[in-house]
Amino acid sequence: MIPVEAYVADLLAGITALEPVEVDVADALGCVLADDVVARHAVPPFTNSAMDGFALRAADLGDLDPATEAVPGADSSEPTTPITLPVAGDIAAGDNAVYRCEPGQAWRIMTGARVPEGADTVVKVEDTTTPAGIVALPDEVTILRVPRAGANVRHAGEDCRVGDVIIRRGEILSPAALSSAASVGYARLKVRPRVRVGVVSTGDELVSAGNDLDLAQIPDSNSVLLRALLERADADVVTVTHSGDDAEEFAATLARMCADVDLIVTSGGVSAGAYDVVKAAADTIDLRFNQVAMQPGKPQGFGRVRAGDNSALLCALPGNPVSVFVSFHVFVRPVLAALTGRGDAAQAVTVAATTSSGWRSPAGKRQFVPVHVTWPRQAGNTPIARPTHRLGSRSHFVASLHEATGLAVIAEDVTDVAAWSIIDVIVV
Ligand SMILES: Nc1nc2c(c(=O)[nH]1)N[C@H]1C(S)=C(S)[C@@H](COP(=O)(O)OP(=O)(O)OC[C@H]3O[C@@H](n4cnc5c(N)ncnc54)[C@H](O)[C@@H]3O)O[C@H]1N2
Ligand code: MOO
Repeated sequence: MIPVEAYVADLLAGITALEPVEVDVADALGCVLADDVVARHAVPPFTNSAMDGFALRAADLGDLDPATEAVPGADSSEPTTPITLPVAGDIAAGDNAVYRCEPGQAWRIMTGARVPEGADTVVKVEDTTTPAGIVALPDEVTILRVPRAGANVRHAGEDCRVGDVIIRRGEILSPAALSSAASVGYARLKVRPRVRVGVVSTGDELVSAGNDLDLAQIPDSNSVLLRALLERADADVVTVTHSGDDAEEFAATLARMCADVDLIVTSGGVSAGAYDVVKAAADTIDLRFNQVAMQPGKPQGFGRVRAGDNSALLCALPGNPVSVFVSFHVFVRPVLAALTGRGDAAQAVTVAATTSSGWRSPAGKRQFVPVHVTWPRQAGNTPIARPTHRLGSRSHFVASLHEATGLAVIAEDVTDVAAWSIIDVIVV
């Protein structure tokens, strides 16, 4: 048996990242950024109003009541005498003209509109005698509450300036990252392409979910699981198929797939059975098998499928559904990360948690137990990890697997996990 880390290192040794491509910003969700996003526009690009109201010069408002200034957060006070200013004009959002606010003037201004030159403060409409909403431009405005100097003005470049690095290469693009990139002028982004994946479930005992079962049949749940895990990991699942326990059928399926995918993930057929079809395929495919010192997920295979000029990586996972779940998180995720150039940045998120029960773990193997994690409400408390089944970890317990929000990781030298002890949990 080989240790988990050694197997991961072997798996990743021959992988080079996919070449970057340019995609529309709207299509880049979940992709790994290949070049830094450097601001082409400042944010905001021009000084503008944060409120619908009136732009003016603070100096025209007199001094703010010192009592108000002493109150943190207070940004307006009642003037001792009402202040009325003539209104020079109207500035709507999107109005590209350049206006100037002369001393003693006010300009009506909308949220997001350019602040006129000379103005340094905006009083919101509710703090004036002008009614809020759709009303005609008044000739003058009386200010009922005086804003602090500079209030309600959003200055050019106060979020970022032209040339600032906004998002670093290697980051996975979130919805917010796409909007940040758009805001600084990017319509297209250079990213690592989504990994194109084919999924093959193997085994003569499998039928598609929803069908009646004959005496020795079970529903194919692994292909459903793998497709969903891969999609959630931002891979592009190009094809999902099933192969019976026939080596030629299996090899032909792989050969067909490798024209369209970068990676093939199979389930089943890698152990010691007389009909283990993936193992049988090793005669014709560049494929290596290992016994990894872990439970579940011990039998694993990997290699490369070649057909003509095409080739695809192959991760051959064991058939037991919990083994598939664990193998995906421990092995397939790092492969996806390596293909998208993320390498070490793609470490699993691990937290310390308290177990709600105890169990036994096999000596010499790293144990991964599906657990439901309850997050603490109070700072300082650890999360509670509860195994998803009262009988503990069994690699065929797929019906209770949906409760797993974590994988407890028990070290190779631990054989007894005590109830209420602290353990590591990978968040999944
Ligand atoms: N003599 C030995 N037998 C087994 C060993 C061993 O070391 N010596 N290892 C066991 C372990 S551990 C595992 S894990 C499994 C792995 O077996 P295979 O990868 O060859 O998988 P299969 O035999 O095809 O299937 C195992 C199990 O999972 C069910 N299965 C398979 N595919 C699906 C699917 N798509 N959806 C739902 N369930 C699936 C299958 O019916 C079997 O029950 O080998 C042990 N045996
Ligand atoms: O390694 Mo098997 O995956 O223990 O069930």
